[in-house]
Amino acid sequence: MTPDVRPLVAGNWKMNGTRASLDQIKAIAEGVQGPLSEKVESLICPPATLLYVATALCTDSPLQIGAQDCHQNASGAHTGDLAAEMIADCFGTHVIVGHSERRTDHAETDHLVRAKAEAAYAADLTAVICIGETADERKSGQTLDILKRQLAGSVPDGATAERTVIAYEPVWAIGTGLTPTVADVAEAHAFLRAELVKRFGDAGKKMRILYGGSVKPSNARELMAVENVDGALIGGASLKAQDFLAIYRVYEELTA
Ligand SMILES: O=C[C@H](O)COP(=O)(O)O
Repeated sequence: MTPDVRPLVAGNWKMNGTRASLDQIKAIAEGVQGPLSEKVESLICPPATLLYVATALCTDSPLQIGAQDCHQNASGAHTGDLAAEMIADCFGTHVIVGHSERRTDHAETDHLVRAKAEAAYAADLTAVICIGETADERKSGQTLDILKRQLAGSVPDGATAERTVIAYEPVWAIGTGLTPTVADVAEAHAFLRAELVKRFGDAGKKMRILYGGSVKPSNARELMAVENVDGALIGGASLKAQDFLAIYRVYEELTA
């Protein structure tokens, strides 16, 4: 955790979820109500098909709803894409950009991710900018170099702490059940914090740095307690309200 920074517990549903899954969003929206929500933010990013209905379920809840990607342009002939403004129009508050699955499946580059984050800012959305090394990059000792390059390339100049969240997701930890050691997470997050402060000064001190990759109720407490870990980006475990809420509630103890 970082002093004076409000953690964010975020779920990325990826290409999972139909209307039947809205029950889970409803349960999460109810489950995050209460005093903990003043200390900890919560967010679910369902597939785009559920975005509008999901936000309607959260009108009386602190649960925020976001999207998983946006196009870098404000509008136009881009079949199948979503503009940031469309997400905001559905009352979405956040958009994930540069997830490793987008970088791999759609060959997204740091340059493109930065443009998408700029599009998010222009629509008054918070950009959740993902970075992380592959297994080979870690094995060959390149982790910090990769993080440095991705952070420098993907985060726009003028990024603010209010509108920017960094998500560190080691690619090899995503959906595998593997997680880095607490010491490795601490090293990566301390490095990212130092880079953010070097570039953005005070704003860099307050930008949230989430950890993502096989976060579960059973490991959330130790991961979220690490210095400079300001929340989680959760994939698989966010699909079940019970698991998402169990992770969210580790902050009952951590913020006590
Ligand atoms: O965006 C979320 C991450 O890719 C983590 O996914 P996971 O929790 O299923 O490993």
